[in-house]
Amino acid sequence: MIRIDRKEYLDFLLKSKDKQIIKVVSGVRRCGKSTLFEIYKDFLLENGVAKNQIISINFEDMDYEELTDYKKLYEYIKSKMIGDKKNYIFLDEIQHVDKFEKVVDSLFIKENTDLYIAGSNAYFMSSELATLLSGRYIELKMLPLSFKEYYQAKLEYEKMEQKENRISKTLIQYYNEYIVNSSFPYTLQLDSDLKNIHEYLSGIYNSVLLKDIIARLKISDVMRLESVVKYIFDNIGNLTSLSKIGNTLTSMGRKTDVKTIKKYIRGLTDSLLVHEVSRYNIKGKEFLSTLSKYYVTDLGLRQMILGNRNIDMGHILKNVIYLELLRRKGNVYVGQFDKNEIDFVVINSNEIEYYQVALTVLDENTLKRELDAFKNIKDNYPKYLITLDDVMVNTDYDGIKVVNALEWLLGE
Ligand SMILES: Nc1ncnc2c1ncn2[C@@H]1O[C@H](COP(=O)(O)OP(=O)(O)OP(=O)(O)O)[C@@H](O)[C@H]1O
Repeated sequence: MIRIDRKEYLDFLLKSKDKQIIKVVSGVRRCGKSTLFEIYKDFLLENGVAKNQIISINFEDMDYEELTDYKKLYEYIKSKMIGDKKNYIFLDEIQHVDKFEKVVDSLFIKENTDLYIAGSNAYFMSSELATLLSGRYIELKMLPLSFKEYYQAKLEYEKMEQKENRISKTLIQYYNEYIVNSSFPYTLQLDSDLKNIHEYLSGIYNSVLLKDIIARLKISDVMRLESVVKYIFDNIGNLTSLSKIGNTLTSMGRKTDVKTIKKYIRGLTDSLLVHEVSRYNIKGKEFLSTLSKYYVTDLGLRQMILGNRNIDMGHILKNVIYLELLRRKGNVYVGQFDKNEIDFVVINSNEIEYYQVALTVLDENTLKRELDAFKNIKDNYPKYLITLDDVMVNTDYDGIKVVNALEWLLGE
């Protein structure tokens, strides 16, 4: 089995190593949080940290079941700590420990600890917890594999298997595979066998739905929740109003009010299966609270739920670009300038970047339409038009740079 090194995430942990701050790793189930901890621990061991300086507990492991009592947990950790050196403490799936923040708080104030905690988002980084830990943590929001990670790992797998008569694939073929298969790391071992991949994805989907959403929000009408999931999956990249979802469900014979839709969507976004992207008024420089767009964490899962009937390559490309912007920059919004919409605006401190995404702009009218989206924005911040075309790329139209999506995805 190949271990994908998740370099960006590893760098994030390394940068904050030994700093007096709690490292929190959150992310959808099975995106690779525990494996990242394993990779990081190996790095520590290879770089002068002794084995007894590492205390590691995974609360989904039966061996540690007793330690889900927070007092016992604290006593256990204290008994393992060594006095004269740094103790690297890893608490994985910590949401299983009731009142775990008390333990985290007590360990945090000790000078010889470096604390790492991970959990699936739904329970774990609830707003109450974020408040409890406020000012004392940094969060790494992990996602499944990016296209670059997928592509590089896939090349390695194929090299390792040394398949005879292997037909070398083009980059676009890998991309097409990436958006249909899955970005969950384990699925790479399933050799693009869609039946097996869907079986694996069903397991993730069911446990997120049942454990993270239905149980937590005490939802009794599972079919209604699944209808909302389908609606959101079907409408990635479309401006979506809660009342429209409600009306659609009601017209299907499932009378549903806006409050219920709001609760279900909150469940979906908390579990990180779905991301909500709100709008930013570029002209008025204000964030808008109505009409958001939604994108999914894993396109393979979307494909499994919707079936083949809904291959919408333009919106799928926007979804891939959105996730990559989230990875690289954080703070991604849908831009609005009067009636014009910009697919993505990235806002960090006072730095802004604008992105428009289109499958192809080879047709003159399409190119004009896409460029026109920028026409009212008179500032000098970077503006990009990302497309799958491989001609015309790196052309500059009045400050708007046309970029090839795959080249961009494989870049830094
Ligand atoms: N970096 C990686 N390289 C190769 N395979 C990986 C990597 N990360 C994860 N995997 C595969 O995906 C599976 C799930 O990963 P992992 O248990 O680390 O996820 P997780 O986010 O901790 O999941 P959960 O929240 O459900 O506990 C692993 O068993 C492994 O097969």
